[in-house]
Amino acid sequence: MDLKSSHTSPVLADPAIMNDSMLGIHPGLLPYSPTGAAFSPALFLTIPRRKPGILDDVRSSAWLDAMKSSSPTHNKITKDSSTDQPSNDNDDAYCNWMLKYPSALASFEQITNCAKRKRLALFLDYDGCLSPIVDNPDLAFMSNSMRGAVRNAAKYFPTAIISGRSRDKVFQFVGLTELYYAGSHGMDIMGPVQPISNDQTKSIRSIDKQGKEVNLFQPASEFLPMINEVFKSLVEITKDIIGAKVENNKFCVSVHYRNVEEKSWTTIGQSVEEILKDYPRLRLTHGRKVLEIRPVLDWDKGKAVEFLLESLGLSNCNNVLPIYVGDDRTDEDAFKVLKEGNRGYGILVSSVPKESNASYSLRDPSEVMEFLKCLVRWKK
Ligand SMILES: O=P(O)(O)OC[C@H]1O[C@H](O[C@H]2O[C@H](CO)[C@@H](O)[C@H](O)[C@H]2O)[C@H](O)[C@@H](O)[C@@H]1O
Repeated sequence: MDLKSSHTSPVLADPAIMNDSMLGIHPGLLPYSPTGAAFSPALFLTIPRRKPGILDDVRSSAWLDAMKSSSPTHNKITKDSSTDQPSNDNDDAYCNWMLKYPSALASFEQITNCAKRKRLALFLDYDGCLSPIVDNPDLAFMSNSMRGAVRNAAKYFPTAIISGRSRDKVFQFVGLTELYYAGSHGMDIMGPVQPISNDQTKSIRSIDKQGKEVNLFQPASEFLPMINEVFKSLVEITKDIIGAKVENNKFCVSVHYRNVEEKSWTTIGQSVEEILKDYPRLRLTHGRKVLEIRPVLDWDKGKAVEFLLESLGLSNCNNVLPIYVGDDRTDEDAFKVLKEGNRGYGILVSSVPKESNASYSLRDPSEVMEFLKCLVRWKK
C-alpha cells in the first residue's frame, strides 16, 4: 500500500483536512492524525463528530478503494516468451524503490558501523515479519528456525515483540520467555520492572507465567467491556458474510476480509461503520486485508517502543541503537519515532514498493531471519 495514495481515498483522508459534511463517514473510521488534535492527560483524543451524509454510492466505492489499497497486490511472475526465462513485471519498480529503502542485508555493514560501541535493541512485529501471511490468522505459525533465530538474537540484544494481536496470542505463537511482549498494537505491554521516570500512572507490578516480577502497562484497560461488546456485535453482523472473521485482540478487534469475495468487501466495511456509529470512542485503522477497531487513544506502536526503551533503561542514551522490523501500516508509527529523533532504524518488510518511514527494507520473513542471524554473527 502506498501511503501517499491513501490520501486520495476519502476513507483514508487526513481528518484534519476534512470538513464536517464530507461523505458522512463516521469519524472513528478515519485514520487518526495527531495534527491539531487536543490531548487530555488521560491520553484520550478529541476527534470532531461529522454529520451523516447521503452519498452512499461514493461511500461504497470509498470503502472498496480503502480496503483494496491497504493490501498491495503481489508481484506477478510472468514468462518472457523469447527466452523462456521467468521475468518479473514489477522488478524494475522494486529495484527503483530499493534506492530509497535499501536492503538491510545489502546495507548490513553500514548498519553495524552505526551500531559500533552502541547497545542495540530489537523490536519485531509478528505477522508478515516473523511469520508469513496466511489465510487463516489462527494458523500463522512461526517456523522453528525463525524461533531459533529470534532466541539467539535475544541472547545478545534486548528484544521485544510488538503486535496487533493480543499479547497472550502472540506469546502462544512465539513461545520465548526471554523476550518482552506488547500486544493490541502496544496497548498491552509486559516489560521489565524498572523505576519509570515518566508519568505512566497505569503501570502495575505483576507476576508473569514464569513467576517473574514484571511491569504491566495497559493504557486502554477501561475500554475492555466496550471492546468485548463491539466484538460480539461484529461477530453477529458479519456472521452471514462468507469468509469474514472477527478476532478479539483484547484491547482492539480485527475484522478480517482476506477470505471474503471482493464483491462483499463494501458490505463488511459498511457493517463495521454501522456498529461504530454507536461508539465514538473507538476508531478504525486498515491493515493487511483487515479492519482494526481500537480505542481513540494517543497510543500506538511508536509510543510502545518509547515506553519499552524507557523501561529497559535505554532511552535518552546516545549509545543505544533501536531497530524496529515491521510490515504493516501500524508499524509506521514506530518507524516514525525512530526516524524523527534520528534514534534508530526502521526496517520495512515488503515484497512490493510502499511509501514508508522506514530507513531500510527486507523482502519477506526469510530475509528477516537472515538479518537476525547476521546480527548475531556480527555481535559474536
Ligand atoms: O502487528 P502484527 O503482529 O503484524 O498484527 C497485525 C494483524 O496480524 C494478523 O492479521 C494478518 O495476518 C494474518 C495471518 O497471516 C492474515 O490472515 C491477515 O489477513 C493479516 O491481516 C492478525 O490476525 C490481526 O489480528 C493483527 O491485527
